[in-house]
Amino acid sequence: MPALTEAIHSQYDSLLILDFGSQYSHLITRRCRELNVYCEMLPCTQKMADLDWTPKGIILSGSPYSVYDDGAPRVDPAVFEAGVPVLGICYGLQEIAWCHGGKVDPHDRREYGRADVQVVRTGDERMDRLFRDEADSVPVWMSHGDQLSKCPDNFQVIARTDSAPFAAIAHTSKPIFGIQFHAEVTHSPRGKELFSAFVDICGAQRNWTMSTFIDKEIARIREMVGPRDRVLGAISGGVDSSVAAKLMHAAIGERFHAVMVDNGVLRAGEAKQVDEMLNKHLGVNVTIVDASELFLSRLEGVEDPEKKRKIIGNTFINVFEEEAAKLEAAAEEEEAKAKAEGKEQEAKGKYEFLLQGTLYPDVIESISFKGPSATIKTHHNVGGLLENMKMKLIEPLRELFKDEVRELGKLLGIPAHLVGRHPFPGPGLAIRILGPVTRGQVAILQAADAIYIEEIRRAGHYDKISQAFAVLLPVRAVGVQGDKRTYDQVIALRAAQTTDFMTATWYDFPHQFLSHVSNRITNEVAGINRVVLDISSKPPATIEWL
Ligand SMILES: Nc1ncnc2c1ncn2[C@@H]1O[C@H](COP(=O)(O)OP(=O)(O)OP(=O)(O)O)[C@@H](O)[C@H]1O
Ligand SMILES: O=c1[nH]c(=O)c2[nH+]cn([C@@H]3O[C@H](COP(=O)(O)O)[C@@H](O)[C@H]3O)c2[nH]1
Ligand SMILES: NC(=O)CC[C@H](N)C(=O)O
Ligand SMILES: [Mg+2]
Repeated sequence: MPALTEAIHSQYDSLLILDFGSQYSHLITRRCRELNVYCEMLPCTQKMADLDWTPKGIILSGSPYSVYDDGAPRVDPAVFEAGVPVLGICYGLQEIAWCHGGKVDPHDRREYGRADVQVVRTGDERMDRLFRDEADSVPVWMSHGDQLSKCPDNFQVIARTDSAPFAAIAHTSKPIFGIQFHAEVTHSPRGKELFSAFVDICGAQRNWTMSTFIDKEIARIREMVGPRDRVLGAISGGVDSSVAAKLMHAAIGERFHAVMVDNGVLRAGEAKQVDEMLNKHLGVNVTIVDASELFLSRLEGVEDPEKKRKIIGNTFINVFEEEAAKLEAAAEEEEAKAKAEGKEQEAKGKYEFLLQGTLYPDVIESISFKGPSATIKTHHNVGGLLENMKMKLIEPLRELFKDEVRELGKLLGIPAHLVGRHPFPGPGLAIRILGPVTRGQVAILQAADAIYIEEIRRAGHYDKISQAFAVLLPVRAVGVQGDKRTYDQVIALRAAQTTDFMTATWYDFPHQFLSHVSNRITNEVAGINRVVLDISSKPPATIEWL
């Protein structure tokens, strides 16, 4: 049995996904995890020799590149010598062919959208097993402009379409497969079965569940923190940090102390609510620190969204370090007092660690995988961290998706209304106020947002929406209120529906509801004379406006 501090990929049979920059890469990770197989995505530049774990199989993603481009991303040839099954998807298939002497060319009939592939049975079980559960025709989703014009030696066709004769190929003796279509998107309705067949080809055990994760993670945290050190928790009252806090509390009990920072850009009444919630529902020690003056002064005049995130990320760490020092000083004082009274008291450990509720998408979106995939936003808790911070980070949820965290929360006994809360970003209203952040702007947005969310709850929409909020736009528009001309600001209403927050659609409210909310906001919030509705999906938009 491996040591318990080992990373997750050493504790579970795991697959490796090499990301060549496709917008769908993270979906491959999700599809495998839904089959209870743990997997991790790494940049395509990953060298097998530098990997400190052994995947049970490797999947090569799609890519915006063409394999014949100068500077196209290349797979480490050792991938094909690792002795584990390999599946190439779209660009991945083309790269497999390219590396094995096949030919790839731009095609005059590009395929975007739905297609039916015809399965070709070779009669050799080793090659046919990828499509073992499929009928002769499989509906799939295509998105490619290039295609194979020559099959590499030692490979055979296992599926074709009218316009792509090499829609899937398999090596004649090694477990190497390539598919031209995107089995990872939900528009490929048989995707799950295909990944399931590949998981079996890899011989991977399907034991990645949140209930096994809890025990292993608690043991891992204990091992990491040791018998004496203490952990400070960066807790927002959001789902992620509440689940992380509950896990930490289960692991080290009273040696964990949560800190919630009022950064001046929280929603109306948030700090008070969180205080009650953490004390009452989670039984965790918590300190609420009002640092709003510090945050707002540092944000003064800043408009650039990435700068806002960085300032907030850095300032959070400054505040946490200061709090840790205060708690340590208080403990020392208490010990000195006990000693003076002749009582024996063991000295408390230092706050060596900082707990954050960072999730996998925060990491994926913040870090630019060298080469193809570009940074979208620097999440304040990943790319916005203070360099040379003193405390070491503990992020138990760093490999998990939101729906996995919610399941974990339920298993840990966190009440449903907490687990079901819409996410609220750490940089808060600062990334919903377009333009400079001032106390006045914060107050306007807080008031509009509170009305919007109150009405959403009242009308029973809350649990059907993944995330809803108001945005304060940096424009002024003319209005007429009480026969007087106004020249005021505009609120945009956003409501997104998504499972993983990586792609999203907008929620379709009844007109009646929208007109009621619009009325209330313009009547009740001074400074607003217009309300607009955001009807953009992600992509091309993102969920937040900044
Ligand atoms: N006001 C805050 N005080 C202390 N820590 C915070 C605060 N806001 C965010 N954080 C830290 O930053 C992390 C990332 O924030 P994020 O909003 O993504 O997660 P969350 O607030 O825990 O959950 P949710 O996504 O449901 O809002 C949090 O898990 C927490 O560790
Ligand atoms: O804690 C956070 N710090 C950030 O800097 C940050 N930026 C975006 N988000 C949240 O991430 C999810 C996806 O948002 P986007 O589509 O806007 O990237 C949504 O849930 C956003 O609210 C953040 N959360
Ligand atoms: N989605 C993809 O992986 C596309 C691969 C390559 N750029 C093509 O157009 O064929
Ligand atoms: Mg949050």
